[in-house]
Amino acid sequence: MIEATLCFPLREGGDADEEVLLIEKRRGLGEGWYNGPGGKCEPGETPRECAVRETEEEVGLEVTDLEKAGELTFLLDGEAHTFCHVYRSRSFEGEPTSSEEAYPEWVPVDDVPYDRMWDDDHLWLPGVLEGNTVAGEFRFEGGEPLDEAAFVDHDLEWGVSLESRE
Ligand SMILES: Nc1ncnc2c1[nH]c(=O)n2[C@H]1C[C@H](O)[C@@H](COP(=O)(O)OP(=O)(O)OP(=O)(O)O)O1
Repeated sequence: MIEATLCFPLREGGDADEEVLLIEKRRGLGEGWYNGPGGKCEPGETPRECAVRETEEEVGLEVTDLEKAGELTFLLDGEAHTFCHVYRSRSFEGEPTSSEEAYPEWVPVDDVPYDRMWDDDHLWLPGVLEGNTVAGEFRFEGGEPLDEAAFVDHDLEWGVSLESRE
C-alpha cells in the first residue's frame, strides 16, 4: 500500500476570510485537479517529514507546526491502495511559487473548487478546514489508475484523536 500525505496551509485573507493554499496538479495522479500539496512518503521518512518536503518541493513554502487532521484510506477494487495522512498548518515561510508539479493558489475556504477535485474531497475537506479531525475509508472501483476509477462509497468518523500519531 502506498503511504502518502496532504498538507493544507491556512491564512487570514482579505476581509478576514480564511484562505487555504491549494495546488492545481500538473502531472501524475490527479493531474489537472485541485488538491493540497503532498505526495508519497519516501523510505525512512515520517509522514510529517514527507508533508513538509512535498510542500516545499511543490510550492516552495516551508511549513512548520503541522497539525494532524486526518487519516484517509483509499481502496481500489476492495484492496487498500493508498493511506493518506492529512495535515493543516498556519505557520509557514515563503511565498507560494509554481513548480513542474503544481500551480499554487490561495482560495477562500468557502470557495474551494470541489467540482475540480477528487470526488471524495467534498466529504472530508470542509470539516478539516473548519478544524475537525477525520478518519475515512473511500472505495473506488474500475482498476488502475486510481484517478480514473469510479468512487463508489465511503465511511467517515469525525472527531478522532490523531495528535499522538505522526
Ligand atoms: N481520493 C483522493 N482524494 C484526495 N487526494 C488523494 C486521493 N487519492 C490520492 O492518492 N490522493 C492524494 C495523495 C497524494 O497526496 C497525491 C498522490 O500522490 P503523488 O505522489 O502526488 O502522486 P504522483 O504525482 O503520481 O507521484 P510522485 O509525484 O510522487 O512521483 O494524491
